[in-house]
Amino acid sequence: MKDVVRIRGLHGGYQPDLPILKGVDLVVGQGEFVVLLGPNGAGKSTLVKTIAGLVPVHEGAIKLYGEEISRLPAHLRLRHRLAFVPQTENIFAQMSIRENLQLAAQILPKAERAERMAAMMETFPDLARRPATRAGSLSGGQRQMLAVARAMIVDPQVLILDEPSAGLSPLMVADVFDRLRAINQTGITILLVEQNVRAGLGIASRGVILVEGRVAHDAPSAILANDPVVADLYLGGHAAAPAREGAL
Ligand SMILES: Nc1ncnc2c1ncn2[C@@H]1O[C@H](COP(=O)(O)OP(=O)(O)OP(=O)(O)O)[C@@H](O)[C@H]1O
Repeated sequence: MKDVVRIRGLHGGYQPDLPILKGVDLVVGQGEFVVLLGPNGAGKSTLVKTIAGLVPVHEGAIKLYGEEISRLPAHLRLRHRLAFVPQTENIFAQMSIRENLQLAAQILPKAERAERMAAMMETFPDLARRPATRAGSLSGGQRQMLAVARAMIVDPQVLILDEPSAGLSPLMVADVFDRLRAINQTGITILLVEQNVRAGLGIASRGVILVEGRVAHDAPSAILANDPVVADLYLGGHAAAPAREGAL
């Protein structure tokens, strides 16, 4: 599998003398769906913001398709290759759905805008049904869909999302996750930060658990979900019981 993101010995944080990431190693392959888990304050948001270019790197490397990007400004990383949906709501409440998308499309060459707008309307049919609706009047789930659509307008190869489920009802989370699954099935690589361990392992094929600024566990979701150590630490001790030999 081709590497999309390759992070080696990454140290970083908001201030030079206060590292939050303390030697992160992580490789994400083409088409993977990886969930980033871990306790509060572990550095999950900081890691994805660092990949997106919003938090400085102190030491180490971040490669995107083999190219070192850790010193590139955010707008050069985000264009075309990497889309980032931050935790803070990334829409303009007073504007319509269409206007929100049109504004996001400004980053593209004029000739590409109409085609990408049409592609987003196809990917997000709920938004396409009412393009004139004010974004602020949408449900939390729909607003999150719009934030994802805005990020995806650049036709990215990698989509990184910082807790898109925050503040959503379980039904809305299921809707957003369904959409993410469909996006991943088109070949787009996804790195998702998620608080809810079970939900995260339920949607992603691989889980990476960050603890105190380092990767503590990195394994297929099915293995993490059934690992008694992980269960004790992060799932309240509720791993599926190991299969016993001879059990019916
Ligand atoms: N803008 C900021 N300036 C300075 N420190 C920050 C900033 N944002 C976060 N931090 C600190 O960085 C550390 C890691 O925070 P981060 O938000 O990355 O963790 P997290 O794993 O995403 O946690 P949570 O699940 O609670 O969102 C925390 O100690 C936090 O206080």
